[in-house]
Amino acid sequence: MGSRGINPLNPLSSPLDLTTIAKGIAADMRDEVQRGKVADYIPPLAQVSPDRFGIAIVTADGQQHCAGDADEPFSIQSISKVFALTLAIGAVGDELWARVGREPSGSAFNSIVQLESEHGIPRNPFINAGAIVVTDVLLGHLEPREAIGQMLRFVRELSGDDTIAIDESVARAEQDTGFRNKALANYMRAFGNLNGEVDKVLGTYFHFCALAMSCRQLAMAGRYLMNGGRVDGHGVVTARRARRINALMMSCGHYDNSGDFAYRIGLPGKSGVGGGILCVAPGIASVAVWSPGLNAAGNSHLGTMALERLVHLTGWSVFEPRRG
Ligand SMILES: NC(=O)CC[C@H](N)C(=O)O
Repeated sequence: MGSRGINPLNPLSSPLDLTTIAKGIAADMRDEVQRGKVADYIPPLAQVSPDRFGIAIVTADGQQHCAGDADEPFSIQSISKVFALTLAIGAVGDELWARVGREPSGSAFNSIVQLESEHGIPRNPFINAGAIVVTDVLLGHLEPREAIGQMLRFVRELSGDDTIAIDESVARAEQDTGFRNKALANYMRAFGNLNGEVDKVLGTYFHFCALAMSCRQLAMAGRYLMNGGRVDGHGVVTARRARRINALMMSCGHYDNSGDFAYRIGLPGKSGVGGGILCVAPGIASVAVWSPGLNAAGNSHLGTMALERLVHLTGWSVFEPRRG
């Protein structure tokens, strides 16, 4: 495994200058003309400028390398599915897998098609149906207000930043327009795979999606996945769970683009329709990028391109041969 900050492709070379790399990537992304399409299903997302781009790299030794709009909070949307999964596994352990699968879906994040033939069991926890079940699991022992509070405390603690908040205007807009999510939840309830009241489960899920975080906060929050489950000397999850969450992010973190993301970047990652991506180089770095313009699958167009450039420059893909 290449040690942190050292070029794993050539251990005898000088350490990578990650600040220069982050700034170079941000400058290149600023000049890109094709920026993808900003999500427009709710006004608070539609209003965000496609010109935005941020990148934050936090290495295993705790150094932060940021560039562009790395300190501007954005709607993390489906990236919250990683934190919700972590909390749900912590609450019920492997029982979770009786209610949600671990296979890539090959279909859109909000698709309902597989639910009928698969008896209301969503393919994985990172599509909407899966995350709705995960939220229902959390509500098995908490009221919605408590689950939302638990999530907020969790990401604040992971990031070491108490200023992280939920954007209520996003949560409300999700609620007003979430007809597909309501359909998914009702459909799963009909199959007996949702115990809570649909409105309560979705209200909680929408608040998770409405978390507003910056690239720096998100990269800090992802440290437990780079560090075998540990942050600042204490365990968040076991090393085995961290490894397994990373595996799910690699295989399912980008909906029907997950194969392409693994091919181009080769790292566990999770995207959201707000244009953010959290990406983990195990043992090396936790990285967050943000650019609101999306590709056809709903993943950040420039964020993906930026990560592709980062792994090209650093050799951080998990498929790169390791020395030592
Ligand atoms: N892909 C996403 O980020 C989707 C999240 C969005 N809130 C939804 O449920 O539709």
